[in-house]
Amino acid sequence: MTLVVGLISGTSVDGIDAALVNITGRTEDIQVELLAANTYPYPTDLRSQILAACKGEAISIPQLAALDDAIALCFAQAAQNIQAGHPPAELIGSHGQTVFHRPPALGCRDVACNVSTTQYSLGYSLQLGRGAAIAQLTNTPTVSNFRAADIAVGGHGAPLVPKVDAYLLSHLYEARCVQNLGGIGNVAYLPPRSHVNWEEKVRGWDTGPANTLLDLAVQHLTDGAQTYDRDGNWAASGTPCHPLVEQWLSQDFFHLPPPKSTGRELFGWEYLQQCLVDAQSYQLSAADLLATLTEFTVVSIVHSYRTFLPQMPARVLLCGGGSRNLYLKQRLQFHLEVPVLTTDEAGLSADFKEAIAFAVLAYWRQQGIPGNLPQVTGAKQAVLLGELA
Ligand SMILES: Nc1ncnc2c1ncn2[C@@H]1O[C@H](COP(=O)(O)OP(=O)(O)OP(=O)(O)O)[C@@H](O)[C@H]1O
Ligand SMILES: CC(=O)N[C@H]1[C@@H]2OC[C@@H](O2)[C@@H](O)[C@@H]1O[C@H](C)C(=O)O
Repeated sequence: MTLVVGLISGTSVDGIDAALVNITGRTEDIQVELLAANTYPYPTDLRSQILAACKGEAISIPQLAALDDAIALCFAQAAQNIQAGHPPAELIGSHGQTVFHRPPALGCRDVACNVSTTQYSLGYSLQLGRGAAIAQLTNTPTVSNFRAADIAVGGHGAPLVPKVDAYLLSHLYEARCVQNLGGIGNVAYLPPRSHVNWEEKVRGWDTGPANTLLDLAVQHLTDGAQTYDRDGNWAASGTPCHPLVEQWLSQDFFHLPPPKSTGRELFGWEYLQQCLVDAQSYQLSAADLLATLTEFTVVSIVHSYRTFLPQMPARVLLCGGGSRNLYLKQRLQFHLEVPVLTTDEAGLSADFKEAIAFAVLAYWRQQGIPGNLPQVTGAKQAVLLGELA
């Protein structure tokens, strides 16, 4: 039995999700018991600095170092707070804060490691909050920088959670999709465990925006007074503009076959500016705009299932903050025609699944078990993920 802390702040940049878990077993027999979980919001000023960096605003190297330090400190505090009242954890898995993500160039797998290639084509993904600093501040071995090793072998470095989903959420007889609705959406397709070589048939990719555009639109519409559309109530009072959803869906990203990953670099502030211009040409109200952006998230997910999955799942399990958006959930249910539940209903916290996953990935690193799925990330091979400090 190993006591592990998992930490992540995702693309919504709303705060650090921390989970304290007890882990036993290895892969097929892994068991995870959640002992404590909490979200620790970033100080407002730090959140603004992170969002500015994500937006691509210029930042000097000393400013970058200070940002890295401030994030590491917040992560270390979160690790300490979540352990209060429990025996000390043996290990921390810290994803850190993504501030930049660049997928590899198309066809990268064949050329990435060829030094004679003039154009370097590997991906690049930067997570701030140094693991070495967290290890020192907490006096606990810490695994961090999880995406680099997969990227070095030609992968996207994302999504990494599907292997954890496979062992914690797959079913003996039922094909399932686990759909994360964070800032960005991603899916893990889990074939029935009774199928021969079922692990090799697991699939996963980033589906596109989940809440990023919605959150940015709400902030724009309320002059920053609100940061998200609670329960989707505002969007529910509008009507989706279907021609606009179709227009947005024609973008290349949605037609690219997996492996694929994305981030705020594509579905961020600039993207929303174009959405606002398009919405004006259809004279959409604020509520209609939010309904249309919600429908865009929903249709992009359903379109990717119909296009890229070997078969439609019998059930979809939602996780991430968007699983609390009742309107989004209702629209997904309408389009999918199979039960749409949350991972809570399968025994795994929908709010803290990503934090739990990075505890498991750190544990696998310590046990010498690769954490990536090459068929998901596009990596040439399965590799150990993360650096241990
Ligand atoms: N009650 C709610 N109603 C509607 N939306 C909600 C609710 N609670 C959370 N959200 C949405 O969920 C978002 C946060 O989700 P989450 O914490 O899963 O994202 P993340 O982990 O930062 O992103 P990613 O998974 O892309 O890394 C919020 O920004 C908000 O848009
Ligand atoms: C670069 C990066 O931080 N990507 C995140 C982001 O948030 C959701 C989606 O895009 C996913 O691919 C990934 O996170 C999860 C934790 C993953 O790697 O599985």
